Amino acid sequence: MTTDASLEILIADDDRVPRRLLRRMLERWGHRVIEVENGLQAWQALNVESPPHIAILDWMMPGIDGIELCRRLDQRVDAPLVYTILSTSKRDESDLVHALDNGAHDFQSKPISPGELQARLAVGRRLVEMHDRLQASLNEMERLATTDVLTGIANRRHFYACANRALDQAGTRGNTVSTLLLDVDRFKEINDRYGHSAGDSALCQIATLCQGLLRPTDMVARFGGDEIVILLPNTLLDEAVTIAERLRLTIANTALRLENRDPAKLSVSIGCASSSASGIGIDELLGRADAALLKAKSEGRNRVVSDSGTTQSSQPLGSV
Ligand SMILES: Nc1nc2c(ncn2[C@@H]2O[C@H](COP(=O)(O)OP(=O)(O)OP(=O)(O)O)[C@@H](O)[C@H]2O)c(=O)[nH]1
Repeated sequence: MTTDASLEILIADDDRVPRRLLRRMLERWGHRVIEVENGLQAWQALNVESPPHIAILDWMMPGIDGIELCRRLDQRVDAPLVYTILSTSKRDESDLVHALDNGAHDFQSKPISPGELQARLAVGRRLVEMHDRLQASLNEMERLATTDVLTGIANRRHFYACANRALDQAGTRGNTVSTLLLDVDRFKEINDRYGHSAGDSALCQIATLCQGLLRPTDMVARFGGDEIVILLPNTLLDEAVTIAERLRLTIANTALRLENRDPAKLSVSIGCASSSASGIGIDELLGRADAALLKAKSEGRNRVVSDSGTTQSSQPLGSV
């Protein structure tokens, strides 16, 4: 919304003289005006990401009439509110009812009275501002509901929602979804030696490293504690193992900043599994990745193990 008193207002009217008069009046009141002369131009100006706050639409216009514009705006999902005022020389109650029933927010008879229009614009402003505040709160609630507070990556619940969707799509299209379960090795020692907040900082940096190495279509989520889960849509198991190995090596070779301590290198163990068997659910997929992760831990850590039993060799690390 605007920070000052001015609104952005679209005037759509095929009649040039009243359109110009209205424009001059609105500009005198400090508003910014977009002027169009038919319904098609109006729709092009309104059907955008950041449309004008208010549209004053003539009922009868060539191309698309005012009522149809109101109906179309009303049907836009997840779009900013455009407060619509239908202006017309029609005066019957049935016309007013028809306009409001079809999505118009307000109705202004011609000729337009300045005092009345100012009052209607004030109502429009209140509604648009309320809508904007509500949308911002919803966006923030959605962010909080899907994000892990510590690391800023997706949380477990959001991972499950996305993984279920990816598995459904993969089932329909015959694709493979792979998943990686990554656990930091001997993380308890980091907490014990350097303190919990140094451990927190290490987790954040590992999450960021993972995100930086993956495609935008992949998903990195905090599974809980020192475990990170990664969703790789449309990825075969051997490709997933290659990706996991790249993550493992990068993390092992990166000196992490642990607050006021000297930088330290940590290793991770990773279990990989894929959905190549038809009809596999997320719990089974994660169960297989977890079994592979346990194997990686029991074989000595700092390694990648796949569901098929393949183990990638580990590399020596600088001591923590
Ligand atoms: N700093 C920090 N530590 C956490 C967090 N969540 C869990 N932990 C700690 O992470 C450690 C996880 O330990 P485990 O995974 O059981 O064992 P580990 O020491 O990593 O050893 P291995 O997994 O067997 O290699 C525990 O000491 C938890 O207290 C967190 O949000 N921040």
